[in-house]
Amino acid sequence: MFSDVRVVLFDLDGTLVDTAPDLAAATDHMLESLSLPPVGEARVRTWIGHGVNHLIKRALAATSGSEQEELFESGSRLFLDYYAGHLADRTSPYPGVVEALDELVGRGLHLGVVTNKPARFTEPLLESLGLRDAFQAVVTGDAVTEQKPAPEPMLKAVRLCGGIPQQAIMVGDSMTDVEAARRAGLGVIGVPYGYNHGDKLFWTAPDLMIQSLAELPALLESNKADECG
Ligand SMILES: O=C(O)COP(=O)(O)O
Ligand SMILES: [Mg+2]
Repeated sequence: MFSDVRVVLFDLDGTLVDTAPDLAAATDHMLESLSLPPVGEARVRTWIGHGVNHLIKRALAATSGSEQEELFESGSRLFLDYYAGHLADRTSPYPGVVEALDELVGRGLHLGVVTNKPARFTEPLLESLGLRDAFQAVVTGDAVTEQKPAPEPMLKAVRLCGGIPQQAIMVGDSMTDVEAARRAGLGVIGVPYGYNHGDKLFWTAPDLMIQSLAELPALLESNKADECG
């Protein structure tokens, strides 16, 4: 199915790392500072994947019933300042991630991250978790004109990895990843454990679902074997 793969791109939040605990802490800090009720991690999980501005807006709308620009401005300042100081307090890679990245890098594949998170959070987060060196390209939400589900970030990451879409695949946890990959002409693998928001469509949309990234190296290896045999 995935023959001759040279470039593997990964979504960040919900695919490589479970960022929800720290994003929820930043959200509740913002709400409490504005004398609004906290929303908790379970609800925050349903708002991750479209960038932090989307998350902030959803939390403010849910608790204040308003989408006032003024509230968003003070809210986002509170959120961003807090999150910048607490990026990796309780955030960690999902099981199998570190080993899978090591194995793929060892095989000479070129790896990239494509996230809607801004660079000011993405780069220090990857550094503090010891993951940054695995990636040849890190394309963040603020580095492109149009974020996922647009194809632009995928195409940019493939280019930075020195590859072509026909030899690249995307691994993600949400429909935004599937749509962006399809529109860029990439194969796509889904993981079920992230923030797919109970979206039934997501379960059948990727070319393949895997339970954890631990399955990925063997999958790419066996496809290579199929091709030779
Ligand atoms: O919502 C975000 O901030 C980023 O989400 P992503 O890493 O899944 O693209
Ligand atoms: Mg995601």
